[in-house]
Amino acid sequence: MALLRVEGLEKAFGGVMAVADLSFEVPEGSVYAVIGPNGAGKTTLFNMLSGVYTPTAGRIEFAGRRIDGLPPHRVARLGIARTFQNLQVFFNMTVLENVMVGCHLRGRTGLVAAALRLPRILREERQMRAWAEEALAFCGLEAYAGREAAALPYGILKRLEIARALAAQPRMLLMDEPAAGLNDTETLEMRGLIRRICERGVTVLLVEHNMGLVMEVSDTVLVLDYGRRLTEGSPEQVQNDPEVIAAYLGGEVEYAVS
Ligand SMILES: Nc1ncnc2c1ncn2[C@@H]1O[C@H](COP(=O)(O)OP(=O)(O)OP(=O)(O)O)[C@@H](O)[C@H]1O
Repeated sequence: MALLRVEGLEKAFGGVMAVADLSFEVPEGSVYAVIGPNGAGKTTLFNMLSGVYTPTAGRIEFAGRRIDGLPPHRVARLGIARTFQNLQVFFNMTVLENVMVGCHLRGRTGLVAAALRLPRILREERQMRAWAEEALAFCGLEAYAGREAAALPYGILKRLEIARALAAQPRMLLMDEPAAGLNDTETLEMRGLIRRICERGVTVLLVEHNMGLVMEVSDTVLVLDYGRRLTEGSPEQVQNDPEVIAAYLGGEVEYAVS
């Protein structure tokens, strides 16, 4: 069953066609990677999927419902969460507070009800705290819950972003370069975390430049070039595709799959 279905998607910026006639399906419960050289259209695609950009043409269906053109908060409420290429952390908040921001996407409380501290609100707050604590533990961050984000290393903050996204209880997580800036040990941990997110039942859509990670963690890989689909297949198929090797000038895809 496809959780996400993209059909004839297009985004033009003036004369630049950032994404062109793009169609693909992401099966529920899989890790699906989108790769391509710089400028291939990956970030533009993520921005359309998460409601930041309205496509110039085409359609996006999530869980059988059309979502293209919806604003980001509506897309988030339908169950698509996202992490960013550049950290989007509130540095003056604690780790737990940062993660609770993610839960509020799921909350239904209005400002007046919250101010009156109605029993329903207190229940909702307890629920959010529980979700946040669970997401922190899932990402191995429980020891950092009370620490201020500003004092923490980059690798921990990358995981914090993932915990915040998971705390919103999404059905799909869009991960934009989760391994960027990580060292080898942290990248290995990230690989384990991505697999566990998938095992938890959250479908993962991954944009990543680290080909080793992509090939080890993904079920399916979609290759973009100049906004268009070059090919799609298993990691093995994609690595051996002459067109893919040419697009990368034979460089980045040369490594073994373990
Ligand atoms: N807001 C914008 N205005 C004009 N052109 C844009 C805009 N965003 C992206 N583009 C252009 O669209 C194309 C695709 O860019 P995009 O950032 O989506 O690629 P990418 O695959 O994410 O690249 P990278 O791997 O470097 O992050 C590029 O030619 C880029 O210059």
